[in-house]
Amino acid sequence: MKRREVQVEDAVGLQLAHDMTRIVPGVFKGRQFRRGHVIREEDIPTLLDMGKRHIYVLELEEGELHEEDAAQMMANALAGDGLVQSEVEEGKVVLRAKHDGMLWVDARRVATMNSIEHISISTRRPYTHVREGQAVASVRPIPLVIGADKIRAVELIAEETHGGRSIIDVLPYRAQRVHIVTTGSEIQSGRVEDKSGPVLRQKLAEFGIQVAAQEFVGDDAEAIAAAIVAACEQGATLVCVTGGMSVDPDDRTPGAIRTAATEVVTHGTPIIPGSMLMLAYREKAAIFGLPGAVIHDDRTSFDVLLPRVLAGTRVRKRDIALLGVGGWLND
Ligand SMILES: Nc1nc2c(c(=O)[nH]1)N[C@H]1C(S)=C(S)[C@@H](COP(=O)(O)OP(=O)(O)OC[C@H]3O[C@@H](n4cnc5c(N)ncnc54)[C@H](O)[C@@H]3O)O[C@H]1N2
Ligand code: MOO
Repeated sequence: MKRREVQVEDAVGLQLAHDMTRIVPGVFKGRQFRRGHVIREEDIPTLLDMGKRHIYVLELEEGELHEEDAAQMMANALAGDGLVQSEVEEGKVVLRAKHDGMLWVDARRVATMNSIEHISISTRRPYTHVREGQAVASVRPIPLVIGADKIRAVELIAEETHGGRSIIDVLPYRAQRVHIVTTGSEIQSGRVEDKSGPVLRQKLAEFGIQVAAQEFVGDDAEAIAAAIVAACEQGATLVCVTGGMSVDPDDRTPGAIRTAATEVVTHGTPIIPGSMLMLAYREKAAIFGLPGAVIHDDRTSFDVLLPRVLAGTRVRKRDIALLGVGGWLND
């Protein structure tokens, strides 16, 4: 790269080699001048106010990329169909959700890319719910000019096929039919007013889902299992079984879920609150066993896992194991 520094007072008529940012703490931070802007006499005081005494005149050489082209190439390599790319600004491209859904990130490959010198890929926390238009990630090279080989390395990592999934994407939620099976003889008899229905209805409404049915079944294991099977036969794609998840003699839910399920992913999570949660499947239908904490605490293991289940990604034991680090959700 050939790079010449020119004093701003002598730069009238020259083109800026990159976007220039103005920061007035607490008031403004953003692009003041675009790359390619031809400097005018009246820009000189602004540039001096921005603390810029020189500008670059750039000439790229073979094998070098300007930050804007590099950022654009990175975005093209990483972004899936569920994302909209911003125009490149201040050397970075921001990726926004095209629709509501779950943020998918191939964390291992992003880490490999970020290990390349001067590559910066930043995402929101993976597997979380994101809304249409929300910024979910940004990609940029750190220097103004970067070796094309580094961007090529990013592209090559992205090109390895991994089940056809992109590196960063927003997966839309699948259509769901949700049934609630509420255990507890004290709830069935009316001795204690049900809190699970209202809490789950509200949590699911945030994803645009209306609960299709709720049944009160007491503490009998066979009755709980039969209610889960019946829900699946009525077309439930998700069955939430509440209560009876811990160690008392009346806690029959885990055994009932085992009876009804074709695959038990886990009974127990390394997440607090919500450590007694159970996740299982009956064929394609997901079954949650939800401990008391779900109706007591705002945020539990259920909230962590729900977007994945709604997006239709099959959750494995290993996925749950990874949640322990950072899994203490309380203040
Ligand atoms: N010795 C141990 N004690 C506890 C353990 C443990 O492993 N060892 N686990 C703790 C955890 S973690 C949780 S969470 C709680 C409760 O878990 P359960 O899912 O078994 O909760 P229940 O016994 O069914 O109910 C607790 C409490 O909440 C009331 N309840 C239940 N369902 C409803 C409902 N739908 N609406 C309103 N109220 C409801 C129920 O009447 C009980 O009073 O156990 C810890 N203890
Ligand atoms: O399962 Mo409990 O929900 O950790 O509080």
